[in-house]
Amino acid sequence: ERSTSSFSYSSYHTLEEIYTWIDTFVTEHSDVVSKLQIGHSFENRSILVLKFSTGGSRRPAIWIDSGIHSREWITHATSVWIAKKIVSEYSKDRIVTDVLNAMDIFLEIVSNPDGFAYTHSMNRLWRKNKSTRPGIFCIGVDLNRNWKSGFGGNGSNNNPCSETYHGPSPQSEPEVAAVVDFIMSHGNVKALISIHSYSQMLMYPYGHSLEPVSNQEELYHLAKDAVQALYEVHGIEYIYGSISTTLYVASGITVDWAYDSGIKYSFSFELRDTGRYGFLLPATQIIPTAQETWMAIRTIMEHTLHH
Ligand SMILES: O=C(O)[C@H](Cc1ccccc1)CC(O)(O)C[N+](=O)[O-]
Ligand SMILES: [Zn+2]
Repeated sequence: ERSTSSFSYSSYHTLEEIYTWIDTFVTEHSDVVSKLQIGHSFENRSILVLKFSTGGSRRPAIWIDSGIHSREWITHATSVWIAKKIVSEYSKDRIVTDVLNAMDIFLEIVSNPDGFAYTHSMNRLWRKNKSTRPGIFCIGVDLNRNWKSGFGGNGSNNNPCSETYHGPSPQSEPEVAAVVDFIMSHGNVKALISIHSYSQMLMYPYGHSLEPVSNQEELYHLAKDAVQALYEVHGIEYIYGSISTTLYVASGITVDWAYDSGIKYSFSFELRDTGRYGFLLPATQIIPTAQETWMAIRTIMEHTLHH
C-alpha cells in the first residue's frame, strides 16, 4: 500500500507484506528510521533491521528482536505496531523522547524469515529455521538454542529432528551469526529484548543454569516494574523471574549469549496467551497485546537510559 496508515495493524501479514510495510515505513519516517540488511537467511532471504536514530554516532543502543520462532505470529505483529508507536511517541512522550535523544533502537521484526514464510505456505506451527545439511534428513535448527552461551547443554537437543535441535555448532545458522556479528561490531548495545510467545512471562538470564546473574536483584525489580506497567493497560497478568527458575532450563539461548557478551539488561518476553489459543492467538488480540507489551518495553528502555 502507498502508506502505512492503510496497513491493518489488527491483522496478521505475510513476509512480503511486512517487508513492503518496512520500506513504506522507512520512506515515511526517513528522518528517524533507516533499514539495515544484516545478512541473509539459509534460503537467501534478506535479514532486515530497523534503526531508530535521532543523530550522533554509535550511541548506546537497545536491541529488540521478534519472530525467532516462526509460528509465534503475535511477536512480529507486536513489533510492527511498536515500530509505529516509537515514531508516533517521539517528541510527545517524555520517556521515548529522552531515550531517542540519547540512544539508538534496533528492531529485527522477522528474525527467522525462512521459517515465517513456511508457516504461511506449508506448516503454520513451524518453529525452527529451514537449514539442511548433507546426510541429515530432518530440517531446521532451533534458533533459540544455537547461541554460544551454554551451547549444547540441558534444555537443547542434538537430534536434528528435535524441535529444540541446537545445530552442529554455536552460531552455525546464518540467522544467528548475522545478529552476533551486528551486535559485536556495534559494540555499544546496552539492552536486548527477545520476544516470544506464548505464556505471559517476562524473563531474564540464565536459562542454561540455575545460578543467579550478578545483577539479578536489579533485573528482578525491573521485570516487576515492567510487568506492572503491562498489567495497568488491559489487566493482563505476567509472571517474571529468571528463565531457568520460572520456565525451564534451556541452553544456547539468545539472552544468555547477550548477557555473557556484556548486555546486562537482557530480557525475553512470552506474550499472550496462556494456552487457550496459544500460537493461534486471534488477530483481535494483536493491538491490545502490542499496547501492553509496549508499556513493559518502555519501562525497560527508561531504566536502561538511566543506568
Ligand atoms: O523454549 C523456548 O525457546 C521458549 C522459552 C524460552 C524463551 C526465552 C529463552 C529461553 C526459553 C518457549 C517458546 O517461546 O519457544 C514457546 N514454545 O515452547 O514453542
Ligand atoms: Zn519461542
